[in-house]
Amino acid sequence: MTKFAQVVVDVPTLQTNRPYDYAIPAALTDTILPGMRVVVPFGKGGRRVQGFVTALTTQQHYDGDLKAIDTLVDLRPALNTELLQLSKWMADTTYSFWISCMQTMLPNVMRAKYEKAFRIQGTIPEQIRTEIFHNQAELLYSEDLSDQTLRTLSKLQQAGQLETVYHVKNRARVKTQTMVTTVLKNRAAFAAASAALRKNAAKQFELLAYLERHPETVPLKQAEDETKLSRAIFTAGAKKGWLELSQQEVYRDPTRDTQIEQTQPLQLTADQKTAVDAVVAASKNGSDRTFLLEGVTGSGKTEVYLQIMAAALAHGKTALMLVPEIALTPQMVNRVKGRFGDLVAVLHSGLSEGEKYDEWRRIERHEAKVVVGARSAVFAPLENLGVLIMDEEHESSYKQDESPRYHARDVAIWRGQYNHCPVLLGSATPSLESRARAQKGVYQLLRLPERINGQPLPQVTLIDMKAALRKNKNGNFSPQLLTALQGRLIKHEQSVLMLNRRGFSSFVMCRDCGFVLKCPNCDISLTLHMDTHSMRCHYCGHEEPIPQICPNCHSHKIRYYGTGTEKVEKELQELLPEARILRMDVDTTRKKGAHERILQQFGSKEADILLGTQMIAKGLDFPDVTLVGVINADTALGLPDFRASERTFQLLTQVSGRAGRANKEGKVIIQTFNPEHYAIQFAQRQDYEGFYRHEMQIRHRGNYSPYYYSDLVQVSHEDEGQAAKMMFEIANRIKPILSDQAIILGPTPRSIARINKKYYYQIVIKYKHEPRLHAKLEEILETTQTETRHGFQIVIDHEPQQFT
Ligand SMILES: Nc1ncnc2c1ncn2[C@@H]1O[C@H](COP(=O)(O)OP(=O)(O)OP(=O)(O)O)[C@@H](O)[C@H]1O
Ligand SMILES: [Zn+2]
Ligand SMILES: [Zn+2]
Repeated sequence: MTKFAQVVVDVPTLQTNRPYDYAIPAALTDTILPGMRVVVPFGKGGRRVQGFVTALTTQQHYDGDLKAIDTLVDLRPALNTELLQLSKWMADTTYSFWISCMQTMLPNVMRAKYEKAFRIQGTIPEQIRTEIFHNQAELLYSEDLSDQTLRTLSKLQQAGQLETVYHVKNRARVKTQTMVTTVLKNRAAFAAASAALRKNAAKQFELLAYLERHPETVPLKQAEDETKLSRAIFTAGAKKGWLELSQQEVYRDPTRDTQIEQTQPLQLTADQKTAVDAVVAASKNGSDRTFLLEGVTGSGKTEVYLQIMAAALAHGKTALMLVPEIALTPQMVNRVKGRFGDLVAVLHSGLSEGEKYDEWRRIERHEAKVVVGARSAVFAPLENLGVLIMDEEHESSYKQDESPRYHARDVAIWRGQYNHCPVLLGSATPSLESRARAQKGVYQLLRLPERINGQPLPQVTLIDMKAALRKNKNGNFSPQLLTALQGRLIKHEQSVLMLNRRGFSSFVMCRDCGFVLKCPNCDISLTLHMDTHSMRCHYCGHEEPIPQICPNCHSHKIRYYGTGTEKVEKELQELLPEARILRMDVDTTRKKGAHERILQQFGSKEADILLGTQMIAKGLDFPDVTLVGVINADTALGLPDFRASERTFQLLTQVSGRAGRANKEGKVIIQTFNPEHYAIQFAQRQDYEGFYRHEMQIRHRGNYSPYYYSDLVQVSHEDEGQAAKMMFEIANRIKPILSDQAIILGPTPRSIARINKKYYYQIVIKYKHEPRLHAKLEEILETTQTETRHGFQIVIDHEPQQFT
């Protein structure tokens, strides 16, 4: 008999980062299962928190009086056995709280919300009971309560007449619709019902006639529309026993309004077939091998994914496909839905919380067997996985940059091992880490070296902007790029223009005194946002009006610097008045469905030029695009990050790949201030293998990834001296356990030292093999965490993606 449950509570601190024992009330013993969410009392003062049952036991580990579980939140486990195990592994490897890992796996609406209330305990003055508590036993805390009321309540609480209680609220709502089912079964029953009516009850006769024509269950809404009868008539019919009204669950379908054409598998090329066969064989054999598919842009990687997933389904398995958020275009979703129809569930940030919850439940109930989604979709509760696919595997957005700092690639590989199925990583420009693993045989390399259309990769021309700028002072467009754009307009072909926004901002500067408007909380300049007409801090969200005069010298010559897409669009429109331009950036895609609409307009040739940020670089497949222009190739090259070259190369290669994908030849023009830089040179030749070999030498010399692992330890505090001191102490605790092969960089202030009023200091530990490091870092995390009371915060990030 199970009597006790181990519960990890929703209190993310180190002290509580372990399961607590709870007694199981007799009423729940038959239903409770690991992975279910429960509400339990925790700590003092009637506080109620949500928690996850991690195990059931017959023995009590803690001796003392056990508290009992209040209620079950779920009727079936929210986390299945696999995900429960995965959450534990994640917590251990990412230096994060177990509870945070479990919550990360679930749709947002399933996260608990807490309500605070005052409950009457003793006798309170009659006036307060009637006027404040409205004769109820409890009063919900709200911000609307006046200060005076709060003071009164606080006094009563101190006198022991009130207590504060917490309620756990479940926000997950199932959407339902009312259904009409005819109860009358045959002619005779209808005749009897009619006979009992008064002659002038016209509407009731109409209802009977409708019910007789519709023996099936129909939505009430539909029945109302078809009969034009009011709801009251249906309710009356229910009272008379003619029909039954019931609630039926409905899904919020994010793609309800789009018609998706069914597609058939294409005849594979020889290279595609080799790739498909290798992964399908592994899937059938239950092998958990990881494959790396290195296929040039336009080589037909998506078709490879689709056919591998189809094979998994044919064997009664399920399939998961991850795509970076920005590449999760309607185009990609439609391709997968076009092949697998209703078996597909889609998970991405564009969905409402309700839609995500519904998609999640469709997966959980085995109604969806294929999942396409962005990073967190790696936790989709698919069972019996036959393959996991990760498209654009080099994308840094697969690593979550807040706790839990997991990399979706590592999670996918873990799930592959658990499910005994292969993992396929695909990219035209694989990360150096993955490519190096393929070199060593840890992953199996599969290649698609040629484009599907048999055409060569587009020809790339570099334009030296140093020279161009000498001729034309302020312009963003070189004469070559402009001429090429004009040429496409004449031929009615399309162009894609990319403005590289990484490492780049539009800030306001005074032309008289050089004053730059900075965030009052952080150390960085505020960014101009034309859509909201304000200056905003990208780190802390601080917002203020655009200054009209310089706060420093009162000059009126305070202007913004740098190039936003909006400004480029204006300039381009002046240069090419007849061109129809679509702009795609964070500002124009903020509204739901806007992204989709812009791409659809471009696809149906309602525009000649698609101008956008990085978000246009990936996955787009438009046959009439014959020109790709990159306005500024090198803004990211100067970032203090050893991956700057890799990121630049990847971005340029990806965006170049948008040109000439069908039967027309493509051309690419890249404007750069560093035409000799090797990343730009290799991108010009779209020579991934060449770049890989060159960059590996540089990484080798600098002791960087993939030759070395790195762990970042960062401490923050409001007082700069305290932050630095703590960082030095930590470094000194780590040093003794490291071998002489390991390297510690720092302590140094972060490149942006102050963010949101806090100072950041960090060290980076670079190492090949340090068996004692992990435990040491866990220990440091634990001991430092108790210092949070004194305003310290610590972050440990294994293999950070950003070093700034
Ligand atoms: N075997 C095939 N026969 C005919 N057409 C194909 C075949 N495989 C793929 N295609 C078509 O080739 C085009 C390019 O394929 P896809 O978009 O999958 O390339 P990709 O490798 O994913 O490129 P990128 O990395 O640039 O996104 C698509 O329009 C696709 O429908
Ligand atoms: Zn700020
Ligand atoms: Zn000034």
